[in-house]
Amino acid sequence: MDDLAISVHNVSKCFRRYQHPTDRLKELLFPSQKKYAEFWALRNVSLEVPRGQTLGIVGRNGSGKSTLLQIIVGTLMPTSGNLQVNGRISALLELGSGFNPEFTGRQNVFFSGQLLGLTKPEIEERFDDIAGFADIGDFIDQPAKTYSSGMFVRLAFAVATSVDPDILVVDEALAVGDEAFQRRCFSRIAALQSQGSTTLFVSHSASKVVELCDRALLLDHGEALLAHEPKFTIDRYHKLIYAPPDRLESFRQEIRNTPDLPPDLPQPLAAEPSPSPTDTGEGTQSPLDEDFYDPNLIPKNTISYIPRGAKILNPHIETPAGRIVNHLTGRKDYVYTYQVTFYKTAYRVRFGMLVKTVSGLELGGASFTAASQEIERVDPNTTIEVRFDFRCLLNPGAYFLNAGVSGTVDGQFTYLARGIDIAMFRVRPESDSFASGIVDLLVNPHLNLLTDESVPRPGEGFPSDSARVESL
Ligand SMILES: Nc1ncnc2c1ncn2[C@@H]1O[C@H](COP(=O)(O)OP(=O)(O)OP(=O)(O)O)[C@@H](O)[C@H]1O
Repeated sequence: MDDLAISVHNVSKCFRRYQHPTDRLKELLFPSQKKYAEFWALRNVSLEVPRGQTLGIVGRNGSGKSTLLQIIVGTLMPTSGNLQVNGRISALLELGSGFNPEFTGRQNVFFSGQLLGLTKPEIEERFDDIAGFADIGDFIDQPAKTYSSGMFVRLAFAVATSVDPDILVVDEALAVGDEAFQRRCFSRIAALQSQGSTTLFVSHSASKVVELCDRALLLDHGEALLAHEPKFTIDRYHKLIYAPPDRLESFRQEIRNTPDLPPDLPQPLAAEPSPSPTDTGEGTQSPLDEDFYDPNLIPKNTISYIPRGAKILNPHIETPAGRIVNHLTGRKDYVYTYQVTFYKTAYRVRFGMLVKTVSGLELGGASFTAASQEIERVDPNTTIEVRFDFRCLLNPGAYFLNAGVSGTVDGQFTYLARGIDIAMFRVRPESDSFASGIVDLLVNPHLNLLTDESVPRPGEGFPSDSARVESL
């Protein structure tokens, strides 16, 4: 248990639901008459989170995510089961929970900080840092009831992360802040991660879970269906969300039967494509100095959704001259193409594509969303070829492709066919490239040798271009 920050064993939570508010009173007066219906928000959930790991929790609305977090944080008691939490826990659950609306922001910082175990002098020492991070200006001395939802989250996050928590629990609240603030929050979470904090992170954002988490838990109707490598879990979660009603139970069972990834192995599955974005493709690289096709380079984790009126065929990448390739050269032009065969009449048909990294980070894509790009009607037994021209502005590594076609069939607008990781490709390393990261920003570096006079002295601005005297 020493290595575990959180251990949850067979935890269940049953809520009592009353049809009418007065039913509670009636039950108090006549204890023998039960007026409630039982609702099991969690059923036999078990979970282990090692110290220093970040666990994402995903699931539809009402699947039990907040209930589980509240039990871990200690604001709800489980109906049965037990759990152990090791270390100081700091939570950002419901918006502004823990804040007194009558207190000013400053008073709330001291109030919450003390609840989180800090002494008054410790809070005083950190106050400027907290107020600076929250960046709500003079509102810090206004009552919290005058705050916008964004201000609440800013201050709550600043306090929650200022106490150096052993365990940080964040429930979607960050979605309220603007993008710049979210970015700052995620940097702070990353800093806490690097200091060894354990994090629980509930989010509906697949890319955030894939980016931030070591593992992800899929909750469904209060049941822990799967705990696995984040992208693996997210893919199954999406499959579940988009499952046709008659296949839902069999999908659920399939996911239930998938073995969990043990908590101490936060590595991608052996069966998953495992190269990193900077992987050079050892063993599969052609000696030829040009694009080529490697028949062994095929995704091992393709998920095809149950087709609803159409089928996606033959997804691949071509050069503009029509040669099929899956080892590409950076900065060159290619075509991602697939065919769609329709077997039902479909209306308002749209096509889409997406490129992702090995970890599932969505890099970019396109979809025919404007009405002018839709096809008004497609008859059965029609096959359409879809072609997306693109320039490969990616650095060496392995990448995955999605394909999707949506439209209205049988009166319902839905995905008609969809393939996740339906094809993959590598971008070949180039010996003279200096680019780093994932996306090739076409950076063009220059070096200039500056004379003594053109070097700025403290307090002066940067030298203008005219001050540069010699190009290297
Ligand atoms: N105090 C309560 N009394 C009765 N039912 C409750 C109570 N709290 C939660 N529930 C029910 O338990 C289920 C799980 O709720 P919970 O808030 O944990 O789900 P969630 O996955 O966090 O949902 P969301 O994504 O919408 O936040 C829901 O059906 C909810 O209505």
